Amino acid sequence: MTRSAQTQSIVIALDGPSGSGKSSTSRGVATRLGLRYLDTGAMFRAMTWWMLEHDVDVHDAEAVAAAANRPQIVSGTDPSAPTITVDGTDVAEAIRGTEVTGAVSPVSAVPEVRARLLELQRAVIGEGGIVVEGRDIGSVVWPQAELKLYLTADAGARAARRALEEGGSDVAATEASLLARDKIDSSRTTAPLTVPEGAVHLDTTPFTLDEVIEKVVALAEAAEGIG
Ligand SMILES: Nc1ncnc2c1ncn2[C@@H]1O[C@H](COP(=O)(O)OP(=O)(O)O)[C@@H](O)[C@H]1O
Ligand SMILES: Nc1ccn([C@H]2C[C@H](O)[C@@H](COP(=O)(O)OP(=O)(O)O)O2)c(=O)n1
Repeated sequence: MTRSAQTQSIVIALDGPSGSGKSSTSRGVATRLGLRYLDTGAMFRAMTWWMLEHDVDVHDAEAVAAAANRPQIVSGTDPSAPTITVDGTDVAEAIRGTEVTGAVSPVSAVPEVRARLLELQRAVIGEGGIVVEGRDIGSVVWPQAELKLYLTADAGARAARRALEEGGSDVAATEASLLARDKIDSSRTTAPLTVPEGAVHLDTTPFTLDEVIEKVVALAEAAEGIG
């Protein structure tokens, strides 16, 4: 098989808690290897944005389940310019707001939401050639991925990174918010955040983003015999 054919079919699955570096690492790795990129968290955020827009009570699992098939969510997969639309509206910015962040974990725990997005995620992955990040990629969405990674970092480091990204938000409040989300994401019954079988566990606390990207690229090259 040629180098490009191998690279084009690989699926790299990155899972882990908030702020561990999944999005930035995935985008960097996809860019380096010429792969597509899918942010599944953005899809759960888009679903949550739609629920809030349509006055669905996000803590009422039955109401959320009943509406889960209604939003039309479309994800772009260019790592240099990821896009996401809901019913044709660009929500890339709106889904990062505190309202969506505060509501996304309960919405993500609803099995009907997960089933709907699982179908969309598998359709986007298709023939592969993609880096996919989330909470259940290596365990549920694509367990057959050629390379699976579980990224972590100390809670303090994750909160400091996220607060910096948000333009100097309060680090203690950011840490409390992400730990609350991690707790719900890890304890739900359907597809909880977990270390997937066969995943390489990478603690990113002591490394710069570039160092983490370098490590993942090396693992991908070793997995596929490319490079
Ligand atoms: N290894 C790292 N060292 C320092 N900062 C990092 C590292 N990895 C990511 N970051 C920064 O931390 C923030 C959160 O990273 P992100 O990729 O969004 O995490 P996640 O997708 O896991 O929530 C971003 O501002 C990103 O640039
Ligand atoms: N595969 C996934 C991806 C995200 N989720 C849920 C749980 C997460 O708290 C939210 C938001 O995910 P996102 O990756 O955007 O979160 P952070 O960027 O890490 O703050 O979506 C999920 O349940 N399964």
